[in-house]
Amino acid sequence: MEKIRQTLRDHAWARWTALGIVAFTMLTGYYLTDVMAPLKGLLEQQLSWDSSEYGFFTSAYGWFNVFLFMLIIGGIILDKMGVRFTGLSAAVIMVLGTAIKYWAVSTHSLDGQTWNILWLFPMKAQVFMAALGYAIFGVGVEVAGITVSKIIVKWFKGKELALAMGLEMATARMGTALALATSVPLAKSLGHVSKPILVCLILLVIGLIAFFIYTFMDKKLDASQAEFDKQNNVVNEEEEFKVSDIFKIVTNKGWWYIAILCVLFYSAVFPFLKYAADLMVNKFGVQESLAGTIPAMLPFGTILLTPLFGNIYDRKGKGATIMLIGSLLLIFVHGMFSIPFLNHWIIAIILIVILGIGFSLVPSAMWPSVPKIIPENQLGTAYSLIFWVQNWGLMGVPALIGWVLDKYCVTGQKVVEGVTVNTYNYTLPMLIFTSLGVLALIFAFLLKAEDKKKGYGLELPNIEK
Ligand SMILES: NCCCC[C@H](N)C(=O)NCC(=O)O
Repeated sequence: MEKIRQTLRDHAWARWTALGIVAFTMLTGYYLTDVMAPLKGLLEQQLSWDSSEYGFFTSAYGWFNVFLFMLIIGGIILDKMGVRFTGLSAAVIMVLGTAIKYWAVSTHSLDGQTWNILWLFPMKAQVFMAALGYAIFGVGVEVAGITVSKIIVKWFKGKELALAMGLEMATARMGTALALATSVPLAKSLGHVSKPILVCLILLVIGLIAFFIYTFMDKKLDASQAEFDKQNNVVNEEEEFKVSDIFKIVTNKGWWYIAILCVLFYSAVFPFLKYAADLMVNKFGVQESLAGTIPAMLPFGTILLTPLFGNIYDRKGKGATIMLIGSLLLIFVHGMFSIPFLNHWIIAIILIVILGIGFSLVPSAMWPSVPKIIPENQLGTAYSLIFWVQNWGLMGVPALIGWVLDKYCVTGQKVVEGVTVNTYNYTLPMLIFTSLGVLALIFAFLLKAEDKKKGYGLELPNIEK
């Protein structure tokens, strides 16, 4: 009998279709993640939120992931239960969290109410409920992220892994770019700051349906792999994941360097994006309705560059070096943003473009490097632990910046559409972001040295000849 020589993943059309579907689900998640970023000013005007409340709400993204270990639990569930169950659950959680957030921002039933959170500190009920919805959504989108990473490894290992991961990130970042570019126009044309969230909610439901369709492809892939193994007498020697494997992951120095580089680097990018529109208004004098468009260039740039750098990593290698260069660019950009007299909007555009290059280099090499350090059966947990470490930064840094702005950076007040709002000096926040970049660079060096010592192959191509 003729042996089966191929599995479903050996058909290019099948693996790229699978990638397209799951990447779309991530796009919808990234859209919601950043949809409020350009609305900081409108939230101040329409709902009277101040910078600390905005920072509190934004930091909620990581609450459950970090304090309730939801991300780590999600990673273990992923390694135990597989990508179909975990991915579908994550997509449902995203929809649920967003529905709560939309209700909180659109309802009048919470007006004027203040609650004591954990019996300790008072918070506007509306801000708290919006944050709660965002925190639930944060669990869904992060677990979806690790699930999709594992799905890509499943289909693309030994093939165009970094290119595929780069394309997935590029698609997801289209969601970020859309959020930054469309949320103010949507809020203004539809008449309320809550309306862009409603648009996201509809998109997230479509993303959930897309993932449901993907599960059928995933089943087919598993069946074709099982048939291939049977016909070719392949014994699957991969061990099942055990909870004790967590110990193996966290005692791996190379894994720690990636995790720390990740938290430092991403904390200087995603939280920066949450304030970038406000920075454009306050430092560069950009009109509020256009302020989101300059930061939106960052994700747009990464859409082209992340797959390009991924392709270079697949074919030529140099993963550790790519991360080093990306960290250097990050320091340069935030350092320049912190210089007070560099305040022409053209400079802002140039810096955002350079940041886009840095933000393409590091992720394009970081995520495909993890399978070189960690075995596939532990990958879900390894990614989730990296995301967990990263979420401390995604949660803590926006709250820190919001607090720093209110405490040290208020320069005065102005009236926008009849409402008085604060004006800010962004030098100190930008110096904080620069310091994160410097620390990231140190860990990129340590990772490169560790790779040389342990021979992980981070500088080698991903495509097997
Ligand atoms: N604005 C989305 C935040 C996603 C964070 C996620 N943990 C992550 O790092 N994803 C990989 C990426 O580069 O987006």
